[in-house]
Amino acid sequence: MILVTVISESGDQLWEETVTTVALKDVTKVFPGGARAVDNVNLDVTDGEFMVLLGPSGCGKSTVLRMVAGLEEPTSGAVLLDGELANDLPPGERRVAMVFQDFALYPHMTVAENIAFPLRLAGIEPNPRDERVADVASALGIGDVLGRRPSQLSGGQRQRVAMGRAIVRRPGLFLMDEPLSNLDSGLRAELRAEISALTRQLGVTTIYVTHDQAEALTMADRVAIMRRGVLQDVGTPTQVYGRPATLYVAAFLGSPRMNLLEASVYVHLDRYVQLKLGEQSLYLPWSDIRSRTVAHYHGERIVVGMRAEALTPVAPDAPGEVLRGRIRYLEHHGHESLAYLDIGATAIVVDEMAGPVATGLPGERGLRRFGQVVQRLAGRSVGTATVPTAGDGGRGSVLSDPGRHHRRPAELAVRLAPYPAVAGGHPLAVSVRMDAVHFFDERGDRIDVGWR
Ligand SMILES: Nc1ncnc2c1ncn2[C@@H]1O[C@H](COP(=O)(O)OP(=O)(O)OP(=O)(O)O)[C@@H](O)[C@H]1O
Repeated sequence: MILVTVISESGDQLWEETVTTVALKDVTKVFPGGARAVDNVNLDVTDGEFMVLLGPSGCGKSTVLRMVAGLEEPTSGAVLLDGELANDLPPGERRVAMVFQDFALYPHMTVAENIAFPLRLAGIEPNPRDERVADVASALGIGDVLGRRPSQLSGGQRQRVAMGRAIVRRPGLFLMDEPLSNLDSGLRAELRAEISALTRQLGVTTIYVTHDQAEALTMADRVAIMRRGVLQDVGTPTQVYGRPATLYVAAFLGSPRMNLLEASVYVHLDRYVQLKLGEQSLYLPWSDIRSRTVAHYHGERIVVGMRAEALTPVAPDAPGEVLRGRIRYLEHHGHESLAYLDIGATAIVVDEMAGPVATGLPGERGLRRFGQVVQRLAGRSVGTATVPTAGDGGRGSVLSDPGRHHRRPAELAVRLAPYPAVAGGHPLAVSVRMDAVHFFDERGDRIDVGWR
């Protein structure tokens, strides 16, 4: 760890600054009783980076944070701070500050005393201590409440005091576990902007845990998305939103949620690849070399993902890739309305999102490799190829595991102008921007066709 000692004008040692990077190498945590809270996680956090750990309740984010803080020991794997193994380093020697959702302020101390507490513990003299407390309080906009006790503060002010107490010693690493979840939504938005600005201004490496995707996407330099202890995807907000690595990430991020439809793939050699969604189809032209990637899945079911922004209402006879349906219901959001369209297709519903439980797929699926398809089609005239299916021996896959996903009639979310002059039952056609379509295989992994 690189330590930089900062000396105040009066010559007293005030605090030490550190350059802090964090690396998790194959980190697993199994709790006594067998709960595998964290499963083989690899993650690098660079110096000064704001990394957000995002996922639903119970996915293991807090456990990752606690292992970085030294409050939990990994069952296996390594936690590295500034490149040095820290598994056995006590929390007090990690130069880490933590902020929790419940603030944990000392009720009998004033705001100034709460913020000053870590400096007192470190033996800093009263003068530089008060100076530093005043600086931090004014940076956080709580300079005028320094004499009050926590019970005399609003929730937002209390959280600012907790932040102040954490940053007052300039930690090398800032760990925050849902720090805003007890606040109302207006205050949350305000404070998340403040936290972002403050951590960037200080240049302190931060790991921030939340289940709130709006927080994650607005605050993070990079987001790490977890599900059931497993890291699903890591990237900038633009990357994880624009190119989700897995079906789970695609389903988790975005509002409205991405439309995820089950599609059967049929190759029409030299013409197009047909994606059959119920009774309707989308077509990828054969002339585009990228359609060949999807052609590998001939005879199989895949998942086609379309965000509402990839769908534009059009006239029913519009050219191009068009899906037609009837509006099932409308949802008004002031600046826009969402139409949920029944297109006679099947939606794939991921994990915790409510809906009927699926029946599994039959234990059969199409041949996997396009090469095999080509062999079988060689010499035949072009047409829809029905390729014999091969038994998969009951091998688990995302699409056939009812515990992970289920199906229900698709309700395609489409954006409309606010308060459109249509109602439920109204027919609607939407054109699909094919270059904004995502594809996922039966395991839930992204099929990368090279678009975007
Ligand atoms: N001390 C413990 N003993 C046993 N199991 C634990 C312990 N701490 C956490 N777990 C389990 O490990 C899993 C991950 O918990 P963790 O708190 O890391 O999740 P989380 O994503 O932070 O969720 P939340 O947002 O609800 O805090 C959960 O199934 C939880 O029940």
